[in-house]
Amino acid sequence: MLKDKTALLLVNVGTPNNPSVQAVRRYLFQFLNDPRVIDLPWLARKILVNLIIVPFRAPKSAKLYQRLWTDEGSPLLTNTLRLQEKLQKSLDSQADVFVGMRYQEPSIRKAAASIKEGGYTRLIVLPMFPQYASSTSGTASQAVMEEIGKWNTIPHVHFINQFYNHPAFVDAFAQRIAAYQPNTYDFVLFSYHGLPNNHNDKSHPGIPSAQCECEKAMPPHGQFCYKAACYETTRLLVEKLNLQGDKFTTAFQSRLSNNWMQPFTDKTLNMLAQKGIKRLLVVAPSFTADCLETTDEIGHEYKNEFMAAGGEQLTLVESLNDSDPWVDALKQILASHL
Ligand SMILES: C=CC1=C(C)c2cc3[nH]c(cc4nc(cc5[nH]c(cc1n2)c(C)c5CCC(=O)O)C(CCC(=O)O)=C4C)c(C)c3C=C
Ligand SMILES: [Fe+2]
Ligand SMILES: [Fe+2]
Repeated sequence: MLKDKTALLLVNVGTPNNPSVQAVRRYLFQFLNDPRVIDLPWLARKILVNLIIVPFRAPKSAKLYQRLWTDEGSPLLTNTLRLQEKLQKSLDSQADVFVGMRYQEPSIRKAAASIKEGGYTRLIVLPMFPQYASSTSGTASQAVMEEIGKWNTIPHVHFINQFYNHPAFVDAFAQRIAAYQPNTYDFVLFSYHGLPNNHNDKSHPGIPSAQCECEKAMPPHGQFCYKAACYETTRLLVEKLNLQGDKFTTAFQSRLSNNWMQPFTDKTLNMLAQKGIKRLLVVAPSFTADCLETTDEIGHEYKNEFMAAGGEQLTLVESLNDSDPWVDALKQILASHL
């Protein structure tokens, strides 16, 4: 009996190589020129991204990255590499674990080259996004397909394109939140990375997001609706944590324009402070590793806004990062593919 040799490829967004304006410009240029991220016709995208967004955004984002950067580098990358190491030890000879970032380094291209070189018979691709979006899991999977599509021998390939409702993911995140004793806070805010509204509309053609009503329950067409998956993630987590209905809400952060998914996290924070909420716990379950959007946007920017609006304490729940429960959960998510 021939033995399979399995490679596991963990994919995430990626981060600049260093926090200089030049490196951030390079990163944003690659990121925002991805047609799955800015889905405009070619010329419109080039004009908007290269002449407007990147030149104005790069110096501002570089300042944020400089505040975030540690001696080891960008948290998104260091957290992912630590997870790779721990998962590799735990999986032992079941699979060899590789990391490929969609933008910048270590690139999907280099990871794919190592996998090709290793002569693996099976490849499991795991974009590290709990809820599917074309601009995250979709583009990650496409980039991997473009690489392996050039190979003479294409191995057995499995894409795990979302896991928001996998009991092991829900358990691991709920454990993380439970450690903060959420019932001792006035309110819990579940904040997800937002998307432009038209991106979500495309996930169920013929049913505009406005009619989707996925805030209330998972609709039958909601399999790949990012918004539906986010609301369902909140429902699964609050059920595990036994949170009362008037003690939590869901909102969307990191918008690039007002035409993104609502309610917006910053507006929600202000509204909560005005209603007299003093101690707020914030959970970010669309991320599996801490990064600019959690540590800085929530833990710094939104925290300051909440305090200025009358809040007294905003605590951000640490992401799954390389925690032991997350390593165990990943093994369960992978189990049927190994
Ligand atoms: C968690 C899922 C994510 C979705 C969905 C997503 C969509 C999305 N993002 C942008 C634009 C930017 N995102 C940026 C950073 C960033 N985004 C995610 C995750 C999702 N993005 C992560 C994990 C990160 C962090 C990277 C890090 O280095 O720590 C940035 C760069 C930073 C900045 O300038 O704000 C941009 C730009 C769009 C347009 C989009 C959907 C269309
Ligand atoms: Fe993003
Ligand atoms: Fe929907």
